[in-house]
Amino acid sequence: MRAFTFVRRSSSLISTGKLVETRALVNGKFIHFEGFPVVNPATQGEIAFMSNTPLETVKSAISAAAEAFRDYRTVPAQARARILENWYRLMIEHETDLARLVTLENGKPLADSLGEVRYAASFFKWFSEEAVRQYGETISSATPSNRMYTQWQPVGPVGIITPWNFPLAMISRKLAAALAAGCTAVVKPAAETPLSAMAMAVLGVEAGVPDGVVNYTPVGHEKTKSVGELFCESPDLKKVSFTGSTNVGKILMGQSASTLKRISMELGGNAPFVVFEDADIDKAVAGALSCKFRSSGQTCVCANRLFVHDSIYNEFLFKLSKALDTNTRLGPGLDPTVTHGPLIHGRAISKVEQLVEDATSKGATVVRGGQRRNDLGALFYELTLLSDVTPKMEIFHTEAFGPVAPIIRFKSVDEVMELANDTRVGLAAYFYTENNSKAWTVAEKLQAGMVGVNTGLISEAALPFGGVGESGFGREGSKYGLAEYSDLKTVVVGL
Ligand SMILES: NC(=O)c1ccc[n+]([C@@H]2O[C@H](COP(=O)([O-])OP(=O)(O)OC[C@H]3O[C@@H](n4cnc5c(N)ncnc54)[C@H](O)[C@@H]3O)[C@@H](O)[C@H]2O)c1
Ligand SMILES: O=CCCC(=O)O
Repeated sequence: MRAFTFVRRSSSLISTGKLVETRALVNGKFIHFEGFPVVNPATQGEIAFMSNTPLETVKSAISAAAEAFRDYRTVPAQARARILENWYRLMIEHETDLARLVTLENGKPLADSLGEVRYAASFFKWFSEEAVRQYGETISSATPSNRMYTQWQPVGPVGIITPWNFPLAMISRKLAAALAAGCTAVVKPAAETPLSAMAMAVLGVEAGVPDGVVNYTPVGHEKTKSVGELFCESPDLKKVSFTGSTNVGKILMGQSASTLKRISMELGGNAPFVVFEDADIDKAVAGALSCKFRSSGQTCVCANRLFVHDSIYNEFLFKLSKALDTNTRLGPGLDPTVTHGPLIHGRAISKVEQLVEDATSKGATVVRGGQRRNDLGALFYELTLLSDVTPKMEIFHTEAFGPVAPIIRFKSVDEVMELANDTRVGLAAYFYTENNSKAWTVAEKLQAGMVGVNTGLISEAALPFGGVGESGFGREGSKYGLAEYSDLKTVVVGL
């Protein structure tokens, strides 16, 4: 029996009912369980009940992935590539429906959701091309009668845990690489956004993913901790790949010690965005708008602290405020005129509110926004600019994950480098300058996994995505992504 859902009935929203899947996928079969509610953050209305997979079934999914790995690891890379290419094509074919599902459960505006669908699909395309380009080497041996060569082999079945902020792309960035390398997988999507994940699962089956190769086990919040333990402690899963907060990443890393599991961690950020006095200010304003406020500030690579040189501070602030007034509209993401949607849940909006209160109590000034917009719904917060922010304020050290730009004044390169690097989570960093030699040296000095120079948007499938320090380890996407799901084996042949 399928759960009765609002989205399924609403044919004007989703053109094909087949993408609304509320069941778990285990060993090629969709299975219904008692559900947990999925909520539209714009209205707080329930839009579906998603099967809450029992832990015993999650264990079965792990066993199915382990069983399927025996055959899937021997499937030629060219055949794996064809499945990934099919999956890419199907996602693009269904991009409008997928985008609507993302907007319904995540809240981001339709244009952003469409961008996410294409971004997510691009990882299937990218890794369909990478799958066939994993080369080994021959190595000279010191022993005259020996010959050595290396080959890449799939790590094995992988557990994948992802957040709600990119409900499709954070899964596909891992899954496409895993499948290309010859691994099988069990995916636990975020409890806030399982509908998009399951829609992608439906298309995976249609693309030709063999039974058991990819399993999806959505669970409600109360079971996430137990699934994390199961994944980390299972001897059948050979790797856990996690995207989410640094706190949860640390928990999973601790749990993985018992099986010495391979792990990839894509964790939180606290990105500096530096505007030097020799920057093209208009370009920097446009970059700040997209980099800070994309998805209402809910991306891990969003600018979290804006450092602006003293000599252009007022001009930058004035222009950014004007750009926000002119170019943005807050509201429900399904309205095509809306540019910025709600926050994901009550905890997220309370955190933003508390950070703004703390900053203003310590001397920051609200230049724009600074309030909830209850007239739009309980989770809407104005796009906010805070001036005169200092390192004494909590917002300087905390990933806000919301639509608040704290703006900090600086006077010299040395001073701003010290401030920018004053964080343990080095995921992304950005700066604007028209001075070529400054561009080279600052890019080298910033302690981050990814640096944008004169751009606030860096993400694409070809980018080696990942951070340094407590932002995690491992690189996703790019030519390095496949190695995260592969073991390097060396064969020594005696003549
Ligand atoms: N570096 C990256 O690529 C990247 C990408 C997106 C988001 N993020 C980070 O994710 C965070 C926002 O997402 P969030 O609030 O959903 O993060 P979160 O860590 O709370 O949740 C992420 C996932 O982990 C699960 N989870 C939560 N507690 C768990 C536990 N004890 N054991 C096992 N699983 C558990 C959740 O259900 C969800 O699926 C931000 O810090 C953001 O920077 C990082
Ligand atoms: O939120 C983190 C991922 C964002 C991205 O891949 O651009």
